[in-house]
Amino acid sequence: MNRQEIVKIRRIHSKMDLTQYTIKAGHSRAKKPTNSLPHLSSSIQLSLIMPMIRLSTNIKLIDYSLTDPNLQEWAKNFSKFSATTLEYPEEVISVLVTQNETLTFKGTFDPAFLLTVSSPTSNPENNLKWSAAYFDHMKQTLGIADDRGFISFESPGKPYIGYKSTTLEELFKQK
Ligand SMILES: O=C(O)c1cc2cc(O)c(O)cc2[nH]1
Repeated sequence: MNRQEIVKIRRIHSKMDLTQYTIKAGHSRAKKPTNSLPHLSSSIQLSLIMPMIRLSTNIKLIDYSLTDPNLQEWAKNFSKFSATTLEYPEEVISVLVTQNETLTFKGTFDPAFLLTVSSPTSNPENNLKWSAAYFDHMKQTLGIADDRGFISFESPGKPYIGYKSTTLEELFKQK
């Protein structure tokens, strides 16, 4: 990660609304404003903040993609798109794209998707912007309408993310 990217992440975090929401058993619950998000002082800390994006769709990209019909190429493009949308360097983004013909939506196999976006910067205001951007991307690149998908935005909090055989909370304590 270069200096420019570190400065960019610092800027994002300094602007962040630290009042976050967690979804527990179907209920939206406001968390107390917290300073738990790190004052980022090293690239090691930055590497722990890694937005994760998981997409499942019931279409075969080779048949439907309006941009790149190759699954891996489409996924790489989706990674770049996510980096731009979530305002993170691509180096700290992880994307999983799964084609699964058993995904139903409203009881049919018509083109549809389910998407989970997990990011420390998820909050109601960002989620609104991101929803518009992701639905537009799905329409533009796969032709899937905005009433044929759901997006779940998450920010589980550091004790709920495992990494290096422990959790982010423990890793941040060690910094
Ligand atoms: O502190 C949080 O709420 C937090 C950290 C973190 C890291 C990560 O890689 C995510 O995908 C989400 C997330 N939330």
